[in-house]
Amino acid sequence: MNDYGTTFRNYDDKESERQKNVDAFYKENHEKQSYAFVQKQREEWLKLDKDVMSIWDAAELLNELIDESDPDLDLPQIEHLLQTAEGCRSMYPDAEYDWFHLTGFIHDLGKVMSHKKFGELPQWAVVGDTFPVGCAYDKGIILSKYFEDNADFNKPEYRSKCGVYAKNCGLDNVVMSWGHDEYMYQVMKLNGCTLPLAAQYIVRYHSFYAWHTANAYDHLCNETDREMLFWVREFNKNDLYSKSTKTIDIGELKEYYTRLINKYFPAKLRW
Ligand SMILES: O[C@H]1[C@H](O)[C@@H](O)[C@H](O)[C@@H](O)[C@H]1O
Ligand SMILES: [Fe+2]
Ligand SMILES: [Fe+2]
Repeated sequence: MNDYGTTFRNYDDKESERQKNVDAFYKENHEKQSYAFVQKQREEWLKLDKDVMSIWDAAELLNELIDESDPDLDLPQIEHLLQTAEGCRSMYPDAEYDWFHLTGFIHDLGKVMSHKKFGELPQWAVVGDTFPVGCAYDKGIILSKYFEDNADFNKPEYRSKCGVYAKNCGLDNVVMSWGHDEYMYQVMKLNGCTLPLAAQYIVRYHSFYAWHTANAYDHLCNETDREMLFWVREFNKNDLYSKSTKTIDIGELKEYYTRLINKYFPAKLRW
């Protein structure tokens, strides 16, 4: 059960107010996330010239944010980060998996793009499920009917199954819709974070439900992507099913996660 007393990821309950907002969210998201839009966002955000701050500072910024795309969760994001992290920790408690615990804690930090301090990028460009741009949209994407209004929908070069990509080129070569996943992945990479490849995949593709849950887009994947899919799926169980109204004692957990942050990240990062 989620915060609204219904099953997780139900996107067609026509009656509820929350659902209407989620529907409106995806209408806008699918219409506006064109290939050209994504390129512009990448240019703008990957300069990492917005702020310099620690991982913990970023988590605290998320305290005020409620995700409009999420039909299940009504808690501030920091609670979701800790719940996910603790879910990962109880699934793989051993110290050798501490990277998995920390990944739970940081996976959604890219949502800071929606914060006032970062110029309040609208949520349709920050949250929600992600999908490849520059090629045909798969029916497995949530509310895919709304892609008909995307400027790319009728462009011949983007319409075919592989679009601008070569078959099995690997996801690293595929441009994804713009949002918190790719941004946070790049923040990690460009700041010299030492978390393993599996952690990078989790952060970068955790919202790519058409891939990890609907099994689509294998034609763009290479062997590494297929191997890493295991960890993205292990992670997803905690991202999704740890969402509950149960609040968490932040002070108590701060010590544990701060130790892990110090192990894998520099003290301050460029954002
Ligand atoms: O609504 C949710 C939320 O925005 C998550 O952070 C994202 O990872 C999911 O894919 C999305 O469906
Ligand atoms: Fe997310
Ligand atoms: Fe999440």
